[in-house]
Amino acid sequence: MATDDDATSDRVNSVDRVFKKVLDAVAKTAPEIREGLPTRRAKVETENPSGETPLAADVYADELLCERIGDIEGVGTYASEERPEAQTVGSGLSVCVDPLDGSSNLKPNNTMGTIVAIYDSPLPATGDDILAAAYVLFGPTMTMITAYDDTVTEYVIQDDGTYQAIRVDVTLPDDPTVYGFGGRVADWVDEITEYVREIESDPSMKLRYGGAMIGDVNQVLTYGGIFAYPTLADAPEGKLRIQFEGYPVGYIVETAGGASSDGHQSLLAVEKDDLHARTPVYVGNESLVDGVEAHLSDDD
Ligand SMILES: O=P(O)(O)OC[C@H]1O[C@](O)(COP(=O)(O)O)[C@@H](O)[C@@H]1O
Ligand SMILES: [Mg+2]
Ligand SMILES: [Mg+2]
Repeated sequence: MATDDDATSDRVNSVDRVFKKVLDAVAKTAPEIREGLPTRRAKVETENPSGETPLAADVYADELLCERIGDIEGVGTYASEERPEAQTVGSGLSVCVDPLDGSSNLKPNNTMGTIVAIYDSPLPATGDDILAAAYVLFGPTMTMITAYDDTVTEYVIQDDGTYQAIRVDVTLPDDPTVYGFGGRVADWVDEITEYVREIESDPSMKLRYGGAMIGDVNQVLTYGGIFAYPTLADAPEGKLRIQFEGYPVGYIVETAGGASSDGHQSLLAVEKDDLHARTPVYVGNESLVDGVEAHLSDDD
């Protein structure tokens, strides 16, 4: 007779399988996305749901990933930054994708990435629903960071889409050295300006801001520090989207022993009822993220 334990173990096996298949699909697609970039640097004619005009490369990456991830048994829904609605592709878990993060870096040939989050719920999901997250970084090498089952792992992706672990149990270094805050400095609220001035008065801290969240987050995972796309005076919710960017990076950085915040609480505690909702994002070493919350609590 089947027991509750059997059902739990079947469930874990099926989540494991979907996670592995999603990673395989993302790694397999990454070299194709990269190869397609040089000829897809122009803007398309239609706006995305965030009111931005994507590049042909954003749309190309989204189409490839939708096709590949949508084909995986056990994936029920595919959603991306570039599509107004979530797509039903089968039955099972929901996968949210930022097909190209930092695509304004394409023209100047700088870092970009692909971000993926797997949720055990219909969309929009909450931070409690996240089962796994990953990102690919298109840097001098193609790497993939995954967070699953309390572990962060870094892989290198080869040109044929195979991938090998190069760092297991990735954790944030204890002594942070890098910081990067997005948005125009003139648009920062006073509390953020004060805090950034404080951080930069520490002689061990260096500015690292590259214009692709995922590249900047990878610096934080590697060297320790803080990345933020903060609340802005004219855009209190900042720029980044919770389902596609906020939850996955919050989950990855927290799994690596760091902290995440929207300025007041963990990113994973944020609840929004719109698929494309934005949130301020602060991720990094706990002491630095706590500093953001302490400064912002002054104005409550
Ligand atoms: O150009 P800005 O305003 O500094 O914004 C940069 C931020 O916007 C983003 O590019 C938004 O992501 P997309 O490129 O996926 O839209 C982040 O990666 C980055 O941190
Ligand atoms: Mg993005
Ligand atoms: Mg994007």
